[in-house]
Amino acid sequence: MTDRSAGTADAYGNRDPDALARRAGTRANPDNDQHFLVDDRVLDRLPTYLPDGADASHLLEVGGGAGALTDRLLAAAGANDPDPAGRVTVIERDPPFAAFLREEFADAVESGTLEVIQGDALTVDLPEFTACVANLPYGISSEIAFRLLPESRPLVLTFQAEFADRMVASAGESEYGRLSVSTQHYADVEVVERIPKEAFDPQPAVESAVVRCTPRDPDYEVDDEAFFLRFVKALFTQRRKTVRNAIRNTAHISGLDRPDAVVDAADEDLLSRRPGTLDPSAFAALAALASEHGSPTEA
Ligand SMILES: C[S@@+](CC[C@H](N)C(=O)[O-])C[C@H]1O[C@@H](n2cnc3c(N)ncnc32)[C@H](O)[C@@H]1O
Repeated sequence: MTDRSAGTADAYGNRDPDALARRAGTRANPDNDQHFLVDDRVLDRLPTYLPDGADASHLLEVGGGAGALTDRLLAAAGANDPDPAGRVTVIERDPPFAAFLREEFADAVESGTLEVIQGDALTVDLPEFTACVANLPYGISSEIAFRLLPESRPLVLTFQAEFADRMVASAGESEYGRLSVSTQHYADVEVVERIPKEAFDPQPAVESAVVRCTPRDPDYEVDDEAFFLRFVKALFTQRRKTVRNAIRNTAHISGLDRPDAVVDAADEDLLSRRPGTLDPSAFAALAALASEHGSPTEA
């Protein structure tokens, strides 16, 4: 592993971000979602959170910044071995940092074990990655999570702690909502570490958390994924109502032409509950009924 922090660590083992910034020839700018991880212990742990047996032969990093995590991912993928076992692709939007990464890891780029894509992770073509480990730009947390989750790959991602708590919440908990159902539809999710603000430079306003997403095969069928997600979104706009009233009141969001027909077809047991008590399989059952009886159209 390249030691890019030589002589720049403080008493806590943290990197000196100014030294990294000088080397990148640009400063981290929080307005560009640039909160760099500077705690080496956290950086070392991130790749180890991949699920047991995960294929690390092609790791994706979203937002490479000054490369502190990229370094670890190259090692985790076995890309530094004399006979490289794997490779890493980094997507970085900011041109100076993308150029810095290419220069800093010139050997890996040259040998084909590292590709740096300069572009917006929300719009560039994603590579055929086997797993993703990233300290995400928080401004696009939701959009990038829902770009990655349908790819059915193991993900280790940092989020604002409050967002992470909502992703992993279970039915009945106060944080449980649309984000929880949509996430858990794709993956088993858990918070594996909380990261204090001091681990970043510049420090973000709030605490962060690392979420591990292990792809799952749901024990229910969803024929129309777009409708399922829209239906979940619709019902949670009326989370204090019963499911019966939520289905009726949100037809303009879910796109149901005949919400009453859905209510007539559904079990009283589901209709009398509140959306926040339904697990993803119950939402799937209701969405199937809604598809069949409610004449959904694009909302
Ligand atoms: C939170 S920093 C993480 C940097 C580095 N990986 C680390 O852990 O220190 C997020 C990085 O994502 C980049 N970024 C922000 N928005 C992006 C986008 N839409 N697509 C790709 N990269 C983005 C920022 O320039 C920044 O380098």
